[in-house]
Amino acid sequence: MTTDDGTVAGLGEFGLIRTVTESRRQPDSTLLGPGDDAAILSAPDRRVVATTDMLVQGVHFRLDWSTPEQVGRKAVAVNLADVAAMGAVPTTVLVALGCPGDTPASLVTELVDGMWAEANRAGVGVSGGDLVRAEELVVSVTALGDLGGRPPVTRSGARPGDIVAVHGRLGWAAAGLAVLSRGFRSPVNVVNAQRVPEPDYTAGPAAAGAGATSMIDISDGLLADLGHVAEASGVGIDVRTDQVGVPRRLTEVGTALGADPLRWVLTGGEDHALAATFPPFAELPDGWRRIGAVTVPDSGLTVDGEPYHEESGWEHWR
Ligand SMILES: Nc1ncnc2c1ncn2[C@@H]1O[C@H](COP(=O)(O)OP(=O)(O)OP(=O)(O)O)[C@@H](O)[C@H]1O
Ligand SMILES: Cc1ncc(C[n+]2csc(CCOP(=O)(O)O)c2C)c(N)n1
Ligand SMILES: [Mg+2]
Ligand SMILES: [Mg+2]
Ligand SMILES: [Mg+2]
Repeated sequence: MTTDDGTVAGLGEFGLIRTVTESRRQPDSTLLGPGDDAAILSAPDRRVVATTDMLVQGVHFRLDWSTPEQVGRKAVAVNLADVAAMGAVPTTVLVALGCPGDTPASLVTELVDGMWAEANRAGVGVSGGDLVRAEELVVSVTALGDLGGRPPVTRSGARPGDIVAVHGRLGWAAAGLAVLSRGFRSPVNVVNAQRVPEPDYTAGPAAAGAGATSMIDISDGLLADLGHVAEASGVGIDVRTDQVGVPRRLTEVGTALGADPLRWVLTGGEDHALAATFPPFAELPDGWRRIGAVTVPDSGLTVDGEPYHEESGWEHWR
């Protein structure tokens, strides 16, 4: 028995499914879903790029910091950034949501609106999902992508002498987290960077087209994620702070909070910028900027030539 009191329990599982699926279709009308037992997608390349990332209330977002729409957008964005980091173009997104029964149904529909908005920004839709009862709001997204006939750009292709470059903002989400954690709500552009990353999904395929030798999206922190590339590639990476730079806005926020803005830039994560390596004389595609170089094997991850002794980024359970 369901009573429509505006909660998800009141609407019931199937009422909620109807609400979040009716009149929602993938942009390509020859495909199917959401609404049946499974979606039908196209796989133009035969190979399919697949990735999944989950967001948990209190760990990745807080509903008193972000609107449900922003949480939905972030959940999709962090996944599409992983698709882009392989050099691929998104083809679809699937979402699984868990929430308590007293969650307002409007929260779920706003979350789904955010997911569709971000998926649409990448030219795709939400082709399927799941809804379950859970103690806390959890949002799990799977994104698929297409390589367009090109080889994937992996974490393991960096070679000594390569240029290290990034595309997108660094340190903004971490600055926003510091602001929110201290109970402030401004500057709005800094706080919004924490709420919703804005990856440019064309930057990954552009880097692949320009011959990128390795690539990763920056979820945990620039140094932590470049550390994954260095390890996978069996090389060292040196990041130059004069090339990375610190945006004036972050310097201002750092001064106001008594925090080091360079630390946000180097170790912040969650902006989902892309980092890639390119052959020494490659011309970097639009929006990519040089921040360092690939060095010889076993020299590790260095900053201005020195080992970095602080924490290099986010790690769950630490
Ligand atoms: N539970 C798991 N089972 C199988 N593979 C996993 C599992 N957790 C992570 N992996 C794999 O390990 C690799 C690294 O995972 P990780 O979650 O760090 O990647 P990421 O999405 O790029 O980073 P982030 O989670 O910070 O966004 C990926 O290939 C991922 O698929
Ligand atoms: C409420 C709240 N507390 C802390 C943080 C910071 N944070 C959480 S996960 C993560 C790294 C990426 O996660 P993953 O590796 O799971 O993709 C970071 C930097 C936040 N966003 N919200
Ligand atoms: Mg990820
Ligand atoms: Mg990643
Ligand atoms: Mg991570």
